[in-house]
Amino acid sequence: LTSHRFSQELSKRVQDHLLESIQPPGVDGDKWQLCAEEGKMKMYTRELIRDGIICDPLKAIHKIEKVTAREVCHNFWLSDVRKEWEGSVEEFRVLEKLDDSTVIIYQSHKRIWPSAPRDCLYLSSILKIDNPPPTANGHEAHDTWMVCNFSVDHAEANPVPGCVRATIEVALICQTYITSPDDRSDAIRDHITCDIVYVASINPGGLAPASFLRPFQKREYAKFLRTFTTYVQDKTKDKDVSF
Ligand SMILES: O=S(=O)(CCO)c1ccc(-c2ccc(C3CCCC3)c([C@@H]3C[C@@H]3c3ccccn3)c2)cc1
Repeated sequence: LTSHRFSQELSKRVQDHLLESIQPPGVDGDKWQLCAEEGKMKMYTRELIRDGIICDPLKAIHKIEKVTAREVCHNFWLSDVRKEWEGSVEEFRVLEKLDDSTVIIYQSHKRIWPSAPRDCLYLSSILKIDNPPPTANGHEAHDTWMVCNFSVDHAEANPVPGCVRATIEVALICQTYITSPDDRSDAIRDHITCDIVYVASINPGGLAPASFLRPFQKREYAKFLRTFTTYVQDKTKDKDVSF
């Protein structure tokens, strides 16, 4: 397994996400506040201000049926389909492919009045987790996949002029579990469910009005989770299941 210059940092972040992020809120004693609920999706946040900038971490727990952890993570990680579900991104470039499951991305986001437009430069890696822990909803996991996105530097960013650099630390942790075939249908897709934990800390980089940013990001996270999960269910519904 060849390594790359970010291998060490990546595996450290993956370990941290497996220790902390996968924990359901309330277990890890952190002061997560439930901030939104939509169907089976629950969003929690904590108030965090760094150098006067709002960096509230978000933890979303979700569950979607008839898709596998691999299908959800693959559609989240694949650059070619990013524009099909990511509505807030304007420019999107793959700067470097570090290996078959790790790329470095530059992306700019649509400007949100009255703030300056933001861009992000981050490493994105997809990996299957061996010996899966139980899911956040306490189910026995059939398998566990993760996408880990975190900000890095890169010489060829060639940023869109006028953008303020936002920094991100994101993980999408997905676990498939098999429900008992009680409804007699022999289609395996009817018997799988995916438990999802999405954690994101976005530092907007420059001053953005607190009164505006908090509700805006909350709305954006809910919209992003709804759009993305619907996209994966639509895309996979007529396909063979891929674990
Ligand atoms: O999960 S990912 O890795 C998926 C890859 O795209 C990821 C998610 C979101 C961002 C992000 C970074 C910065 C900002 C800026 C704009 C002004 C202030 C924050 C935003 C804007 C707000 C909208 C947004 C927020 C949350 C979720 C989706 N949208 C989003 C980046 C990566």
